[in-house]
Amino acid sequence: MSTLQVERIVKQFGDKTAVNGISFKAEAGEIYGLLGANGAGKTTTMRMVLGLIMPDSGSILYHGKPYSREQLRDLGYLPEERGLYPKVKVSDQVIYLARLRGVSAKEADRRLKEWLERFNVPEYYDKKVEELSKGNQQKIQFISAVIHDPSILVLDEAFSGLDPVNVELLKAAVKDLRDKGKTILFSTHRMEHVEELCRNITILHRSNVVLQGSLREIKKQFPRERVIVRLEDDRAIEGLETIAGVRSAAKLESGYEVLIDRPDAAQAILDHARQQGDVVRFELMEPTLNEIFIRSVGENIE
Ligand SMILES: Nc1ncnc2c1ncn2[C@@H]1O[C@H](COP(=O)(O)OP(=O)(O)OP(=O)(O)O)[C@@H](O)[C@H]1O
Repeated sequence: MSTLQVERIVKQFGDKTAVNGISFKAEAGEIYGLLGANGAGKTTTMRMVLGLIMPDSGSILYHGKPYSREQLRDLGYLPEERGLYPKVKVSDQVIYLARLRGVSAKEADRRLKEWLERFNVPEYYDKKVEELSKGNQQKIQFISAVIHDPSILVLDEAFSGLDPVNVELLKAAVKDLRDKGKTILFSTHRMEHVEELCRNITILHRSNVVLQGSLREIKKQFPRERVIVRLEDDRAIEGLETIAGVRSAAKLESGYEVLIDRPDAAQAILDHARQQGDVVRFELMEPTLNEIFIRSVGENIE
């Protein structure tokens, strides 16, 4: 049984269909990626999963059961718009939120201190939220989302606005939660985060699913159209563009990047390069998720 099972959910706002019959399943111990350009329907889907708004039709099952008030305690949410009270002390705020979700004050206090240590900010315990930088407020918001140890965690743009060190810190925390068996629904515009974290993904476009499945399988479905080739001492390779099936060739730091539109061109490129020197790198590259996204949606995610 899947931890989270979303079946053909639909949501309209007036004339506007925000989500048009989306289905997916996420299992324990997985980070599930929800991708789409601005306005594709990610946040609306997440808000339905959280029970904040109800689908007009379709169903959502949690551990095989429909939504109930008790379910709330088992859900954690990091919203895209951060929602902490600026004037309230970090400890008062986080412990209050944990108590609402059934954790004793003593236990919440212990967990909060543990998380603050982990994020290298124990001194924030007594600070007001407004005294913290945006990135550090986000750490507190993340702690608020997980303090009650939910089995389903919904992270909307979890790493936006963080510096690279803090991205790594939060990313490691997310991976740990996954390894502890949590189910994590994860939305982002950063494809490299999806490539690193998500096993399965859904790409939404204008309220509909355009691509869905395991990242591995999806990558296999798309042709390999990029070859990287490099000669010893970075020697120039003449005439790559004249090979049949080559669309373009450009010299990059990593070697020549050659775009091809038929598979047999790759071997011809290797033969061609060999005639001009010793080949030290030759790779037929998998498409990046960014390339797949642009092909599926016809526009960039940004
Ligand atoms: N409360 C609402 N009332 C009216 N329209 C809404 C409401 N919430 C969302 N929409 C519309 O539904 C569509 C999907 O919005 P949603 O916020 O789910 O997209 P998103 O994929 O999360 O986008 P982003 O990447 O910009 O956060 C948009 O066209 C949006 O304007």
